[in-house]
Amino acid sequence: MLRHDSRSENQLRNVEIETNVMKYSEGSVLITFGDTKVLCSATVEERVPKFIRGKGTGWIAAEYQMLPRATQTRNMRESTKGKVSGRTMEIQRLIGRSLRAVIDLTLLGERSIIVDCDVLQADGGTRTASITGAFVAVQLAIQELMRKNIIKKNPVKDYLAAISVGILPSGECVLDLDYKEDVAALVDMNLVMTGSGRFVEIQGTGEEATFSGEELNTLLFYGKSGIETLIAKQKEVLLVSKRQETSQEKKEVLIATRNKGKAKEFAAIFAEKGFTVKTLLDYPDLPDVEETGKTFEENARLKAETIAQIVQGPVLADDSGLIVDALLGQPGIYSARFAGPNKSDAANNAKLLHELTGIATEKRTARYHCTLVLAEPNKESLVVSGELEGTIGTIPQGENGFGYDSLFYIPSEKKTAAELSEDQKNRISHRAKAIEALRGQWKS
Ligand SMILES: O=P(O)(O)OP(=O)(O)OP(=O)(O)OC[C@H]1O[C@@H](n2cnc3c(O)ncnc32)[C@H](O)[C@@H]1O
Ligand SMILES: [Mg+2]
Repeated sequence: MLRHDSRSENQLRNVEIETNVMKYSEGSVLITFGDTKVLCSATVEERVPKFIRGKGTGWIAAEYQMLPRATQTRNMRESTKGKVSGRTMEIQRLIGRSLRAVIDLTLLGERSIIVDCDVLQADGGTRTASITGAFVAVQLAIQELMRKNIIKKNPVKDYLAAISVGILPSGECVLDLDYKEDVAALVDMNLVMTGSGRFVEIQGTGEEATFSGEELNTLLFYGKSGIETLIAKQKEVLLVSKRQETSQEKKEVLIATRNKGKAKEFAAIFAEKGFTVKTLLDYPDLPDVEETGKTFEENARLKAETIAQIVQGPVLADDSGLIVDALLGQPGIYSARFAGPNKSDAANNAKLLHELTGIATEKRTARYHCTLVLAEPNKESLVVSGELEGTIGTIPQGENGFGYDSLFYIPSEKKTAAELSEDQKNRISHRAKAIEALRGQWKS
């Protein structure tokens, strides 16, 4: 059965997290879950509450409030009433407690972070949106403290997000209830969980109704998947905001590779041009891009364009491989996974030698190919390539390089690629040639 807003049972509302929306706060976020909108602002103060003073540890607390017209009819401000309601008190304690569960207060030093969660518009799930947004605001404030070298070690132990689940009058378990569903719900539950899938808090009540263990399992299952989606979103916005700051400070290129050998070569070649290189190894939170293309270009595009879209900045990707004539061009785009999905250089080399058993030296011609794609959001990508000619040896020689280098003999150098020094290889390699081809076009 579809829900009144046509969502499926385990579907979140549209979630947006906008960062740094306030001028003065150390970290701020506007988070929306459908029509629920919460402004979360994190303030750093160089003091802690009396009960922990002098102990060298920090503190994190939250305040929660709804604007008078966040709801369909106006609610008097609590400041006018002169009294904080029990509901407000309970929610702000929940937010503070949840944040403290994933932050190492001793690493924070004797200072506090106070998070103000102000609900601009309420359509159900204001406390879960507050927790999810507050975590990002706190992370931004902590990034700021680290950038200023005020704290040395990151006190954030894990990600944190929250979502509601419930059972509708139809008996259906659902994720992320809006206000209309929430008022009618038979069972109402809020889940707070960490990035590693651990629970911080479960608040669940049957509203004059009961629920079974099986229903509870379904609710937890939906909640967990919703929280995974929220945390992926948090990672994305935090990464983008971090990169926007660092790339303004220095000349930096992001290369969408997880291959250490490539990363090292790119770093050396780009260093000469005054650039620092970052790769996916520096950003473990970025997703793995599946190489489903049929050509080097298609795969390089997939890697570069997917990551550029996420980080909203320029990204370079390399798709490369070894083309062996006697094997009709194999392993080609499958070079990394020639011997199977586990990507082992040793196994790939063994398989290559095996496939070429009995093939005479003059028939063992091959070339390394590299296609580079430079992608930027909302721009046509640049595509260039480079090749290096060689032959495949019969025994591995040399210790440098990576991949097939110890079997790749370069006649003009009278050495295998693994016998060349790093510098020598970077002067003649397929990768260096492709970067050279990119250079002229890229300056703009
Ligand atoms: O996709 P990314 O994360 O960049 O890393 P990968 O290792 O999977 O990279 P490719 O999909 O482009 O596959 C390239 C493979 O081709 C081989 N290769 C490419 N360039 C090489 C080089 O300079 N020296 C030795 N082997 C190379 C090596 O086996 C690589 O793993
Ligand atoms: Mg690959």
